Amino acid sequence: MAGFREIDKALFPITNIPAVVQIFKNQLEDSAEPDLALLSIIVGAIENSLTCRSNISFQISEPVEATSLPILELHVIEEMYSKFQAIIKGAVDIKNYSKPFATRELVKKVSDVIWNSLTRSYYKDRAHLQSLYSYLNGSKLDCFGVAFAVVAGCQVLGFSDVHLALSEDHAWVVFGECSNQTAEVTWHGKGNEDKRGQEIGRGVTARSWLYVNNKPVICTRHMEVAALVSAINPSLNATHDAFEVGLLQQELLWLLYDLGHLKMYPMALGNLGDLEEIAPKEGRIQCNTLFKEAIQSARTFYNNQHVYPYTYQGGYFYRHKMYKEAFESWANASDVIRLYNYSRDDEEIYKEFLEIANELIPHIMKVESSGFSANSILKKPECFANLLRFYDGICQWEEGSATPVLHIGWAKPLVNTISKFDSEVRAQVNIICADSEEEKHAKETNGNYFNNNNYEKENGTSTKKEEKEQSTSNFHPSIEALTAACSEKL
Ligand SMILES: CC1(C)CN=C(N2CCN(c3ncnc4sc(CC(F)F)cc34)CC2)S1
Repeated sequence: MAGFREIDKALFPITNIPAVVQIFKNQLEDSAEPDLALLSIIVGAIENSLTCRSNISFQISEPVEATSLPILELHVIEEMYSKFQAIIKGAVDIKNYSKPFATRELVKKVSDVIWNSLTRSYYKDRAHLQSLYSYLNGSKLDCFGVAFAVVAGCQVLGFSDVHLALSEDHAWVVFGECSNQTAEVTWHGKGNEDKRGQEIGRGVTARSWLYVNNKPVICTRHMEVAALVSAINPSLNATHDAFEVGLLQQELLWLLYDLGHLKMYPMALGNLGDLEEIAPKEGRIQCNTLFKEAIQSARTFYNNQHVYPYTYQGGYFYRHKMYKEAFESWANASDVIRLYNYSRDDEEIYKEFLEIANELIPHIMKVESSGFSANSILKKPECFANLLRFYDGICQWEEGSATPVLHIGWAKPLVNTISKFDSEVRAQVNIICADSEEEKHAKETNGNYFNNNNYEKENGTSTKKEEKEQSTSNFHPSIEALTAACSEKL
């Protein structure tokens, strides 16, 4: 069983980051399960006291000792910990539920207890609503926070088979003897009816980005600790972070990394990469390597169906003015999304691609075409090729989707970008039909850039790509038309 043990209590009152790291280390390294409620309450209390304080001026003007924290008294944590246990055990009579494995009714019951104890109406997207501290002190949780609280509640009741399942923009639970049962336990997005209690559809919704084509991160207890640490939000306001909270999050993510609990969690690796980019730690691998590890993890464990590992990496290259590399990362992100059908639940990733296509790439074009240099990306055919691959993936994402992706607002920056490349540069990009003799030759010479999206057949059912008869080239017709138009100008 999990629990708040004497060796953890002995570390109180907590006054610094090493003490918090030690409690996590005790909980993670012991044979018993780490106690999700205890750890969420502790980091939630620290985060809220350092980011929700009214006297903002104090935080910015007088930086305190790096690892000092507001004093956390044992009785304060104990009271909250007991309160959570009382709420859950008081509301769920487990005599009604056979053990040792959870049932859909049990999971739905715990979800109802959390759901019905939340404040009636509040701004759901606000920061700092992800922890059990927020639930116990403000009766407010965000979408992720509700799912996490349900898993923590099931742990309190002794159901060790209930685990968190995470996509890139949603969370649900898996449970049962073979962990193959799924259930919605929280809401998603704005104005959507929640589907709590239902299993995750295998139909068309399962093939939307929101459900990552049935390749979610299925957490162990230790990965659930990584999720609560990833969900720590150091932001004080739109422009400042509380640096002690960021430091605590970074230290805890390194602890989880060293214990091997981030291996199958690409977004947590990406979060650590972002923190390392801001404040690199002595003797640790560099942030760029972490972004590569996140990509490798997604390719190894999730059939390369996740987008964010590539946008973490692309964002890093962009911030460091490594534009050629950024184009490659974004083209790789686009190769992921092209396999999906765009659905109304996919707004978050739509906004991500919209920002890259209509803000970041146009900014790069502007700065690159102002200064003249032989080394300019406008002289590099692989940049042109990766841009076409990027745009082509978005076009193909739209194909066969009920909801359109592109509109005129996309076309202007797109045409403006492509026309920045001179004809002799464009001519060096050789678009080859998939599975052609040329392509086999090209692979040997490795001299050309080609587009061979041979689509994975998911579980034998035909994907939207199956319906697409093999065209002469694999580019979407509009990209093909654009490149044809360009080559006519040669
Ligand atoms: C390249 C980016 C735009 C930068 N931050 C990104 N994040 C993506 C989402 N983040 C996450 N980081 C760790 N775990 C999770 S689970 C989840 C879905 C939610 F509904 F549970 C989101 C998420 C962290 C921040 S993607």
